Amino acid sequence: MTVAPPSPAARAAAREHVDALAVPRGALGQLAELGVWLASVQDRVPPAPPKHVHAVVFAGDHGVAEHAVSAYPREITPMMVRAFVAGTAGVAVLARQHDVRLRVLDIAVDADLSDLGVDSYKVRRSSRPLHLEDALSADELEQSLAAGRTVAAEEIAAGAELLISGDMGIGNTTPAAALIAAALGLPAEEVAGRGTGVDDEGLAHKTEVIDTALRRVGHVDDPHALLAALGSADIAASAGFMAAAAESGVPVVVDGLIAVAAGLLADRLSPGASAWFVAGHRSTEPAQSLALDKLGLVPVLDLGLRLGEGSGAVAAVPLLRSAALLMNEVARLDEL
Ligand SMILES: O=C(O)c1ccc[n+]([C@@H]2O[C@H](COP(=O)([O-])O)[C@@H](O)[C@H]2O)c1
Ligand SMILES: Cc1cc2nc[nH]c2cc1C
Repeated sequence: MTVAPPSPAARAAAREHVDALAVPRGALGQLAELGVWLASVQDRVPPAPPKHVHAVVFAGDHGVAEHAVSAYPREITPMMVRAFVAGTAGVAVLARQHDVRLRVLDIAVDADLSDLGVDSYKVRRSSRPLHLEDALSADELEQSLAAGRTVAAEEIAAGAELLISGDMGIGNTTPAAALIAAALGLPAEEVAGRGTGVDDEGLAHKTEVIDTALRRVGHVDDPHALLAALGSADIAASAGFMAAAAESGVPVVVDGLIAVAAGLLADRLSPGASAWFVAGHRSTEPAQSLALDKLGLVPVLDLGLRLGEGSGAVAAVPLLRSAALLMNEVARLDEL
């Protein structure tokens, strides 16, 4: 479904509003851009500081992680899901600090997490190794997309005004980079990054794995086919989540490599969706910057973060709130 753009009238009025504020013209820099974007997605000038912000972490394992593409073993994924629930993962700390509601979902973790009650949307245990075979069947892909869409609807019904998609999964930078390469027509060398911190030899091997996956699949335009071949259940769920948010007129703060890959695919599934996205941060992964450029998104933060989990998006939330507050509370120059 094609997505209607955020309000052009509110955007224009917000731009005029910013230009009339008691600051030198242009002095608010990117904060003004954020304020104007917020006004257009809320259709309200000045925009309200987003109060109800909900982050959902889509967790899943990846068959390709058994093929030496990560600095860490697959067992970390369920350990970290437990840390999200306990509130001790990095993003959980930031979410608490910024009053962001955090939910974690086991979409494809290769472990039994039923004691945590986070597995109601579980599609399978681990997606298949994308360099050897399609990561998902067509049915599994539809199930994953539907899970993400349903979760977005649940969060919106619960009052979310702004959504964040986080990710957890050892090995997930490989499918994310492969999806971006395929979607943008780039070679493996341009998209491969160090992920959790592979060394030079590891990076060379990971590049080969991505290249093998890209050659196995060949040229594919259809976003469903791309997600099934080169993606994963958790990335597809995230793409469904972002597409559904945009279709419902709810804005999304995108995070690092994995969320941006999902956002790029969401924009292919639902053309125009990316107008509802803002980039929380620039990650160290080269493919994330390439995809942000393609989507025309300028990151709020550039901190050298490479944690994933939605952490860079959650860290950007206070600046979004600042952007809205400035538009509400700074005097107009002609009022002074
Ligand atoms: O968000 C990013 O840009 C990012 C960059 C590097 C690593 N990560 C996180 O690290 C894990 C994937 O890294 P890897 O090396 O196992 O593919 C996964 O859990 C991600 O959340 C995330
Ligand atoms: C410890 C750890 C925490 C993470 N959070 C997101 N990806 C991660 C990868 C590792 C290895």
